[in-house]
Order: sequence, then C-alpha cells, then structure tokens
Amino acid sequence: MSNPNTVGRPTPITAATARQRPTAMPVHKYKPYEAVDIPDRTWPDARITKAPRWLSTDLRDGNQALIDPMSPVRKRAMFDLLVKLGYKEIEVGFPSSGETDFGFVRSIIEEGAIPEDVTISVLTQAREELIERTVEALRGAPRATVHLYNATAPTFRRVVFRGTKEQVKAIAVDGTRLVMEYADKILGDETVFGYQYSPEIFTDTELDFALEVCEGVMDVWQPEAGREIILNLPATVERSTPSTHADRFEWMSRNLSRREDVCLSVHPHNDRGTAVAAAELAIMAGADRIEGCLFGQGERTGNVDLVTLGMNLFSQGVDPQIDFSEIDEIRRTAEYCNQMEVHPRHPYAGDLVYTSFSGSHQDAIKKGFEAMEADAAAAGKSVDDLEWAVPYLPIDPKDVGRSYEAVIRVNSQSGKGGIAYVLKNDHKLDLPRRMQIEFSRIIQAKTDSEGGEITPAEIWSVFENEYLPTPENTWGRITLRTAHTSTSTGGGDALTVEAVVDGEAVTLTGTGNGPISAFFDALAGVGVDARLLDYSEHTMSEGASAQAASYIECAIDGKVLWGIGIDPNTTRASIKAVVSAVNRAAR
Ligand SMILES: CC(=O)SCCNC(=O)CCNC(=O)[C@H](O)C(C)(C)COP(=O)(O)OP(=O)(O)OC[C@H]1O[C@@H](n2cnc3c(N)ncnc32)[C@H](O)[C@@H]1OP(=O)(O)O
Ligand SMILES: CC(C)C(=O)C(=O)O
Repeated sequence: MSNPNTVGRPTPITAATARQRPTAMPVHKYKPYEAVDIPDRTWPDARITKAPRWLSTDLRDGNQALIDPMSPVRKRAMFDLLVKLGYKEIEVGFPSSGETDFGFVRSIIEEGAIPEDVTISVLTQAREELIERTVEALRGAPRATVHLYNATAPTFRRVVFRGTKEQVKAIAVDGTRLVMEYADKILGDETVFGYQYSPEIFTDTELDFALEVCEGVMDVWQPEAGREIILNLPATVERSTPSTHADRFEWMSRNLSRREDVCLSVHPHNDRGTAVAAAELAIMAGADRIEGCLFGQGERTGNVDLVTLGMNLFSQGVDPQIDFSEIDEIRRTAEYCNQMEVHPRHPYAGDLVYTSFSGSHQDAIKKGFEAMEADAAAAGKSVDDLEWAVPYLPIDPKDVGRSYEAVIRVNSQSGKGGIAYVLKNDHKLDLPRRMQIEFSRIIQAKTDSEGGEITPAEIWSVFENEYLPTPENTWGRITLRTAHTSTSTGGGDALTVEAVVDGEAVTLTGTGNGPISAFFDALAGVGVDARLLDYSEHTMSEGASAQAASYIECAIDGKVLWGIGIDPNTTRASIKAVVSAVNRAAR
C-alpha cells in the first residue's frame, strides 16, 4: 500500500514521452475465456439463505504468499484467532514443505490446541515421499483431512507434467490411493480421517476432463453416506467473470456422480478482482463450502476474502456462523500474523469504511440516525431492535465493535449536516437549520484556507470562539454578570440584568411581552438596535441540573446572525444567546 508520506508526484507527460507510448495494448497475446453451454442454468434465481461451510487457508495458501512466512508464534496466533472466530475447518499448513510447517502441525496436536469440533487440514502434492511426511505430521490428530492437488489444465499438462491427460489423471488417482494407504498405516483408527482433492487450475481445465479426474479420484476413495469426499474446484488464477465461474460450478454439480456424498468446494483467487462475487455465485450454483483467507490475504491479488463474504451474509440477515463483532481486533491480529496492512478501504474492516466526509452523505446519515431514534421512540422499542435503515451505512458500525465517532469526519467536502452531527453527538447541541448553515460557512472558510481534516475538538474550539464567550475568551461589547431578575406581570415581563457594556458596569432594565423582548428593550437603552427573527431551545440532558441551550437569530444593526446561550435557567440561556449574537455583530 502506498505510504502517504512517500506518495510522489507523477512523472510529467511531455510531448516527447507521449510520442514514445504505444498506440495500443498488446491484446493479441490474450484470448477470451470460454463460455459454458448451459442455457437452462438455475443459479441466477438461487438465494443464499444459510452460511456455507468455511475453510480458512490463512495458514497454508495465505502463508505461502507472504514475503516472510509466519513464524511458529505468528502461526499460533492466527490459529487461535480462527478458532475463536468459529472456523471449524482450518488448513494449517503444508507439512512436507519443511520443519516450520511440520513442527507447527505437531505442536497444535501435541498441545491439545485443536477443539473437538475443529478439523484441521494439510495440503500435499501427489508425490509419495511428500504424502508420507504429510500424513506423519497428523499422527494423533483427533480429526484431520489430507488435501491432495495436482494441476489439470492443458498448459500445466504440457509444460509442468509434460504428460498426457491419462498421465495427469493418474497422478491424482495414484496419489489418492497413497494417501489412503499411509493414513491407514500411520493414523489407524485414532483419527477421524477425511479426504479432499483439488484439480488445480480448474478454471482453465476442460470441464469434461475435470469431471473425469474427479470421478477417478472418487472411484478410489469410494464416498458414501458418512464418508464424504471434498472436491475443491480452485480458481487458482481467476480467469472469467463470476457468471462463467458459476456456470462451471452448476455444470460440475449437475454432472458429478455420488453428488450427495460430495462436498463441493470453491477456492477463488482474486486476479480479476471478483473473487467475492465468484464465491457467492458458486454457492448459488451448488457449492457447499468456501476456502479463503481473512481480509483476502493470498498469492498475487489474494485469496477470496472470508471477512467480506461472512459480513455480506450478515448484512443480508443471514448468520455467518463466524463472530466478527470485534473486527478491529481481528484485523490487528491478522496484520501481526501476516505483517501486512489491511487497506483502509477494506469492506467492513478498513479504517475509513464507516466514515463519510462528503456533505450530502453526512446530511443523510445524520437524518437517518434521527429517524431511527424517532421510529424507536414511536414504537416503544430500542433502536437496536429496529431494522437498520441509516443511509450510506450498509451495517451498523456498532455491530463490528466500531463507535459512531468516526462515522462523520469533516473536511472541505463536508456540509452543514456533518458539522451539526459532530456538535449534536459530542456536545448535545441541536443547531437550528439556518444556524447550521451559518456555522458551516465558518468551518468551510477554515478548511478551504488550511486544507485537510478538521477534528471534532477543533470544530468545538471554533464554535466556542465564535459563539460562546468564556472567562478566558471574552469578546464583544457585552459581558453578562451573574444577576438577572425577571418578573412577569399581567401585562408582560420586566427584566433587570447586571452587565458590563463597553467596559462599564451597568444595570440594564427593560420590559416586553416576554423576557427576550424585555431584554431587547433593555439593549435599546445602550444603543443596540436588535430585532428577534427566530428562536428555539432544547434541554441538553435530563434531571434537575439539566442545561438548556437557546438559539436566537437576530437582526442587529442591519446584520442577521445567530447566537447561542447555555444555562440551567432557560431565561438566562436566552439572554446569553442574545448577548452572543450582539457580540458577534460587534466583532
Ligand atoms: C496453487 C497452490 O497454491 S498449490 C500449493 C503450492 N504450495 C507450495 O508449493 C508450498 C510448499 N512447497 C514446498 O515447500 C516445495 O514445493 C516442496 C518441499 C513441497 C517440494 O519441493 P521440490 O521437491 O523441490 O519440488 P518443487 O516444489 O520444485 O516441485 C516441482 C516438482 O513437483 C512436481 N509437481 C508439482 N505439483 C505437483 C503435484 N501437485 N503433484 C505431483 N507432482 C507435482 C512438478 O512437476 C515438479 O516435478 P519435476 O521435478 O519432476 O519436474
Ligand atoms: C491447492 C489449490 C486448492 C490452491 O491453492 C489453488 O489452486 O489456488
């Protein structure tokens, strides 16, 4: 990921460099993917109504993609995380690769770290010495699966194995037989033993040949009730649209024999950036199980992202069977294990994914929160019991352990709604609409001149400085002293206020049809020509010591502007609001 401190300026395109550019990309080097002849496909109408089986391959496929593969300590942290989240099938390594993976598998078995309901799995090539070593690593495991693979696609048959279809099929079939023999010899009855086969590069393999190899493998394993086989069809390199991938799955699912004893598994990589869609559509097309990694860790552009897939289900009201309620803890652990940062725009887990900077989004979010609160109050329910309906937020950030603080952040793209949200959320001030507009212009001037983000603390400091005189922050013509008296008579209100006006202590007196108009009358006595345009107030908290906030829009000496007053006494809050406006007018 780019480090913002080192993101440089692009190389300028000059007339000379522009001339050196090719006029076209070398498209002749590539060919389109093949469509599948399955006009009666059913997957487009399918709905995903329950979680698939999940297998995490963070410790195998994810690990083999790291610059610095996980140490035993990092592997263990990942394993414990996966168990804690609820993954029941975990590929824990490639034991024949070397001591680190072999030793790790031994350690979790010998230390009893594998819960009863978790099955570990290990990958091997179809080579006898590797198979023996792989099965040896599993000695004493309560439940384990050996996962055998060989590439079946034409280029691999020609280039890697330099063999015919029959020979490549034989690698899979003979390998399966060897796995069974070594499992019998080494594991005996001590382990509930399972088997998985992957025709690697399924995406480029002719469908009828992939089927033929899988059938050959099944003829050896002999799946039946209580003895399933996992057939995992990997998009080792993602090659087509997710729809074609789904067609291929529907074709395999329809044509495989012994289908009820086959667990059909999908293993997408993300070369075209559509791995999540490929996995979801494969499930719609009949797959039962998904293999992937947390946050899409994996070779090249990654394995399919298990967090996004699980959260996609959650956001549709389907229980993913995985606990994502502390998403930042999951992210931190994965970052530690992989020594790789999760992108700030990662769906559901990125730093910025619940944050809006732009004005219209912030406005809608603020209104959405308010509407949910109003709906909950009207229904006599808690907000948490309502269907989530806040615009621009696909899920409630609270459900993954995020606070609402980061939901709205303010910069030059923001409008009044976002700023008002911050004041309401952090300071319980519910500014009237025209005052929001007035204050947002003040903030906009600051963000335009200084650039960057303005934090909630800075927004508050600007607000205080603009509207709320404090002992440290006195400005304007009028400073209120503590005393005021207000008496109501049949004919209206009489008001007396102790204040300092233009540096002199004075007693202001006035009458009117309410305390605010009485105060305007008193101000006229010291030469302030003020007229009330709008007024609103609200309490800021509950209880006897509750503060009230008053907002007053006035025309003062030809200027229209707002003031605010905060005080436990509502009359005094209004007087303060008028003083705030008068002082702003005099600035
Ligand atoms: C798509 C995937 O992610 S598949 C998983 C890939 N992961 C890994 O490879 C990680 C762990 N692997 C390793 O540490 C090493 O590859 C080892 C230790 C297992 C084997 O190492 P080596 O013996 O040096 O073999 P190497 O890795 O170079 O494999 C190449 C040989 O295996 C053969 N081979 C490759 N895949 C397979 C397979 N699935 N089944 C049988 N043979 C295979 C190749 O044809 C080649 O044979 P050749 O030497 O006769 O031409
Ligand atoms: C071994 C298989 C499942 C694999 O990792 C892949 O093809 O990507």
